[in-house]
Amino acid sequence: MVARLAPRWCLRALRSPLQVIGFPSLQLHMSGIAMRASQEDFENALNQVKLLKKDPGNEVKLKLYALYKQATEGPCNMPKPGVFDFINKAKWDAWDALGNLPKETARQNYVDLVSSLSSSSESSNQVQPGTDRKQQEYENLVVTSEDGITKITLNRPTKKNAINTQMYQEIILALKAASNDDSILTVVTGNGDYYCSGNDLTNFMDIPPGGVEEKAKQSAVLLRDFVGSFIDFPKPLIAVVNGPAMGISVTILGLFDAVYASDRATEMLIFGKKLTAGEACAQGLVTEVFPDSTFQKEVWTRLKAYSKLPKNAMKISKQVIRNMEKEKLHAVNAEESSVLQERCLSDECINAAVNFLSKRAKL
Ligand SMILES: CCCCC/C=C/CC(=O)SCCNC(=O)CCNC(=O)[C@H](O)C(C)(C)COP(=O)(O)OP(=O)(O)OC[C@H]1O[C@@H](n2cnc3c(N)ncnc32)[C@H](O)[C@@H]1OP(=O)(O)O
Repeated sequence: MVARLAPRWCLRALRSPLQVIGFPSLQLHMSGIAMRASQEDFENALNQVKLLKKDPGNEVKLKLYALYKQATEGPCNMPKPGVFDFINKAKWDAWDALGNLPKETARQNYVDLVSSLSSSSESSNQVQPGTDRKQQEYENLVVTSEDGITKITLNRPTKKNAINTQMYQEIILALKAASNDDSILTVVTGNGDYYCSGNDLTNFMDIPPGGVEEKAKQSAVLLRDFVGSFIDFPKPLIAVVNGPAMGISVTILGLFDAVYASDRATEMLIFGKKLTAGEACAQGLVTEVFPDSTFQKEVWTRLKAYSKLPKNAMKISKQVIRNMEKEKLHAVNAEESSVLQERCLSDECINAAVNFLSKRAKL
């Protein structure tokens, strides 16, 4: 049933996870000055931030930091941190970008931002009556099971489905759950115009107390577990590549049993080079390409037909094929993860992260 990709490709596909291709700009969205926040409102907001149930992410934390500094100290007049001090430089850039924004406006914007974070964190914790409980378990994924198919949808469309640290962990959990559920096939797809823009490049900003060495170690462990969960996945696994795919989302395609791509997936960025879906198909990375206008209809009709095939026969076939190469795949994965740990600390990687942070901070 499922077209298996050549083992050689699987091994090749696991290489070069650290390509950093480009960086978007950070945009601060300031609300108007409809009301003036009092000092008391501001202090309440400072306390509310500590009570947020979910981490708002680095980008929002940068906005909060900049607004706090502007509200309490006024325009940035600190010396610019050195180019390798990229955390402090990102903070400095975010604060400096506020220019001469009055302290009162910064205070109001801080209060508004915290209030919007508090309400979205409350609403995301509410279980909607009648909805599948499983859908509530993930911040960055939507997981549904219907007609023998478990569908894992990458769900950060405003960030082009970039994979942040939490999302890596959620994907690992969702694959684990899908391997034990009643479904016959598991599908990974993206919400919005992108399939996935790869590793969330702000992941590099979140440095733990142990410093960059600790960060590199954590990233290597996470990458190994993430890729390992695709290697070990026991059932037929299908990628429905609904749009452009980049970085790590491309390199793991070789571990899927079939990859269906829309002809809109014209930016399969791999090894720093853009491939169209057709070219990726010619290379064996994509199983079949469909016109975008009929992509969803054709692919889902086909997947629903596959889901009626004998469940155990498909699962056993997949396992027999995968078991032949599993040990090698894990060995390559371990090797690459350890290379990633070293490369995270290289000048090339640090420079790429510095570029990313500085470009994002330009308004
Ligand atoms: C555990 C660690 C393992 C590490 C393994 C390593 C893996 C290798 C990789 O995957 S490296 C990452 C490769 N990907 C990129 O370099 C993509 C960077 N993004 C872009 O080049 C562009 O954003 C784009 C081409 C994907 C889309 O461009 P467009 O102009 O259409 O849209 P925007 O740039 O405005 O993007 C919309 C918002 O999405 C955010 N965003 C997009 N991609 C990422 C990303 N990879 N990381 C973080 N954020 C991303 C972007 O910042 C915009 O957000 P904003 O609206 O809040 O500014």
